[in-house]
Amino acid sequence: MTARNSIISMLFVCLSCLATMFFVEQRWHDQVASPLSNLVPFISIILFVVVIFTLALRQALTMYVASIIALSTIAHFYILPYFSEQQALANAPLMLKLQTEHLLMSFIVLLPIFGLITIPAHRLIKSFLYLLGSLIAWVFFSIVISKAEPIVIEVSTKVFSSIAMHNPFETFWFTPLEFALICITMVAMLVIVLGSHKNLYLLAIAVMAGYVIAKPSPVSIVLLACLASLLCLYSAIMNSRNMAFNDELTSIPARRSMTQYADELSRHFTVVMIDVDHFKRFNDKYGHDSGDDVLKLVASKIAKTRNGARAFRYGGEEFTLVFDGKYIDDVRETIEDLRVEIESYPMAIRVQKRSQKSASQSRNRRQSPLRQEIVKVTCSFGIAESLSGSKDFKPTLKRADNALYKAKKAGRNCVRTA
Ligand SMILES: Nc1nc2c(ncn2[C@@H]2O[C@H](COP(=O)(O)OP(=O)(O)OP(=O)(O)O)[C@@H](O)[C@H]2O)c(=O)[nH]1
Repeated sequence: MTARNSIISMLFVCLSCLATMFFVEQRWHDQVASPLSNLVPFISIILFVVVIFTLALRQALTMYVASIIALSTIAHFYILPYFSEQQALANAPLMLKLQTEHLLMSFIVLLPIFGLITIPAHRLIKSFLYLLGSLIAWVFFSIVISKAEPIVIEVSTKVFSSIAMHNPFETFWFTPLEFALICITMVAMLVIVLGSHKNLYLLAIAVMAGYVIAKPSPVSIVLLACLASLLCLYSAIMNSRNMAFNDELTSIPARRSMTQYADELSRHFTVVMIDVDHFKRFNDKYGHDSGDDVLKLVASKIAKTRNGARAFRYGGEEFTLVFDGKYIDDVRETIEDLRVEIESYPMAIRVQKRSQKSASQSRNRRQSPLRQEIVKVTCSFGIAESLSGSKDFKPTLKRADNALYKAKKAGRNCVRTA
């Protein structure tokens, strides 16, 4: 999935989650207590399943999201009412008014920070630290908000009246302090989104949590728990699916995806095997990291092939293109264009500057500076089309591989057919 696609789909998820929450909130607001309270055990089971799933799938951040939502639900329905009752019975002034909204707020403020920092620890320890951080922040926010909020409200009222304006916070969903915290969170979230689109679903959960802070009620908390659990589960499944089906280095589909795609092909298809020329020599000269950069660049060029092509990393420095419903003659020109495009593209790679004088310096490569170098890379191509009436993929792939061997023998940087 491209960054643009995932941003669009996450916006869709955000909006539809908010719309659902808004709709249910409006419809069920008067009958909240009984029907939705009955859902709590059900939600706890969902959350439990999510935590188990995420544990199995090794994602500390998803596990943290699931546990904090589970905790808020439990706190909202069981712990906080119990404490309020006890304190009311004891006739004691509430020393610290812990609220579910504050727990959720600590969660949405810390979420982007956790997304940005890397803790070199086991995922279990990591998610425990995330959880601990949120709980400390919960108490902290509760103190800050209960102490500072009246002052901030007073100041904002004075400021607006001094400039003869109506104080918008009087009718706004959020108080000024909450609004400031949510703005900070959103900026940090944007940093995450711009840095990596992989954690976008967390943004959707944070937006929903924002809604719950604005309109805390059993309905919105139950909905947040349900929707966030489903999103966490979905993201965990998608991530593990991506890990299995996409190549980690080049981000294009891996060989496993090709095997799956082979089952969906029609009777006529064409397979192209592609191999980077003299790649071992390249690795030896510029280092493995620069070799990886080249593979990424070549993969990005191959992935852009038009004419209905599907690109896969076959393994190592080999790639495969599959054209469903096409014959060799339909794709010959496309492949020749791709060969020329790769050959003529000046690839900028980061190369470690190695000192020729000092052997000890060259051994310590981490300290030597990086410089950019423009390199030319070429690839060899072998094309084969399916034999008439045969849907079998493997023999066609084998013939494409034989054609690739012919291209290598013919001097590389050329296209040969089976
Ligand atoms: N950097 C990097 N190198 C890889 C990767 N996978 C395989 N290689 C290297 O790719 C090289 C492949 O070399 P060969 O199969 O001998 O072929 P070649 O040097 O490309 O030569 P020809 O195919 O004959 O043109 C090996 O040195 C592998 O170590 C990878 O993911 N990253």
